[in-house]
Amino acid sequence: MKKVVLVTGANSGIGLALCKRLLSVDDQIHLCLACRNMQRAETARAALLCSHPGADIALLKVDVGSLKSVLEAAKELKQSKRYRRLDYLYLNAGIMPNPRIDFNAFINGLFSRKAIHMFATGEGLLTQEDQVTEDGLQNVFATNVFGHFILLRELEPFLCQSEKESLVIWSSSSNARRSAFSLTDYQHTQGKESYSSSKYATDLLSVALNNHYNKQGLYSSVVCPGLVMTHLTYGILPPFFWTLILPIMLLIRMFTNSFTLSPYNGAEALVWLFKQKPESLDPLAKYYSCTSGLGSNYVKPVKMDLDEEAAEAFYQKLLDLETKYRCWQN
Ligand SMILES: NC(=O)C1=CN([C@@H]2O[C@H](COP(=O)(O)OP(=O)(O)OC[C@H]3O[C@@H](n4cnc5c(N)ncnc54)[C@H](OP(=O)(O)O)[C@@H]3O)[C@@H](O)[C@H]2O)C=CC1
Ligand SMILES: CC(C)CCC[C@@H](C)[C@H]1CC[C@H]2C3=C(CC[C@]12C)[C@@]1(C)CCC(=O)[C@@H](C)[C@@H]1CC3
Repeated sequence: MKKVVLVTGANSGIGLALCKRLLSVDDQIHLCLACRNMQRAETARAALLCSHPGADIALLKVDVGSLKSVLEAAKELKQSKRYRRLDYLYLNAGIMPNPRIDFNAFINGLFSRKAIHMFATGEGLLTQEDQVTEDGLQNVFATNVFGHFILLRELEPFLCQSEKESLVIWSSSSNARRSAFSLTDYQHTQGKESYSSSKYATDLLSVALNNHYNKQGLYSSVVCPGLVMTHLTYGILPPFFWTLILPIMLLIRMFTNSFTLSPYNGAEALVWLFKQKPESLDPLAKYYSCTSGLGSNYVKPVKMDLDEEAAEAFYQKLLDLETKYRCWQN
């Protein structure tokens, strides 16, 4: 039976590299590119068909930052005769709007014992300016977390099937930080680290999803692709600047193995998960794509800094928010 794989944010960066690598592993999959811009989605499909002619690739229009769009996309999938189940759901689309580097924190960090850690995770170095969506949600939370959560809830009948397990895979980050997240302000309306907060939220959510859905055959995992050169990182520093500091980055990679730099390498953990049995995965681990100093790729599981009570409390808050939005829709 063909495996059915849906990838959000599949038209560029890590998402596109993932699709290419999945087709190299198994060119018999049915791949659905879930993107907000159909022109970019078409271009991505054409590029994938170039390297894998004959691949079975469908497109789905979805803006994960808009609840209306997510509900419409889920409806389209449910009505389409092509889908009866989903084996892998890659929740990869993500944003980091208006990033700013805190140069004071950078200089202070550079001469501290946490310098390497700071480079590997970007901890304390970045701030963002968030906005409010048409649904009245914080954009980063809506895109990186809530839209994906609603998509997953809508696709439950495709994911929870007795005959076969399914795996949901979140593109999280080493930038996910407990102190950037608050249960009382889970949309991060107050602070300036909405990206870090949203990625911590995906980590919590993944843990809660495992607790609630494993019995129904649905498993969830989180991944950090490492620092990868994509539109997202070119929004932080322009390409020429990254080229300028590349030797420093490569030097730090010798110590940390955390900068995968290319989208191909960044997709390592995402592809690795495709080859695993979902029930064999550790629900409390984040799977990191790593590249050694010599350039070889490998995957490293790291225990996440969270507790299951907080995961459950956050999950209940998301269910409340979902109920509120569904009432508004009707
Ligand atoms: N690059 C890095 O160093 C790291 C990235 N990550 C995570 O990996 C994921 C992929 O990022 P990356 O490839 O780097 O970034 P890119 O900006 O290259 O890709 C992001 C993808 O998400 C899509 N997207 C953004 N917003 C929406 C939306 N509202 N609805 C639908 N699709 C949307 C983009 O579509 P469009 O082309 O239309 O904008 C694009 O296809 C993100 O979740 C990111 O947080 C994690 C750690 C490190
Ligand atoms: C201006 C200076 C000479 C160099 C500044 C370097 C920083 C901009 C980078 C160092 C570590 C980077 C990093 C990220 C962004 C850019 C840095 C802070 C991320 C936060 C990008 C998105 C992610 O999800 C993380 C995995 C990255 C971690 C490292």
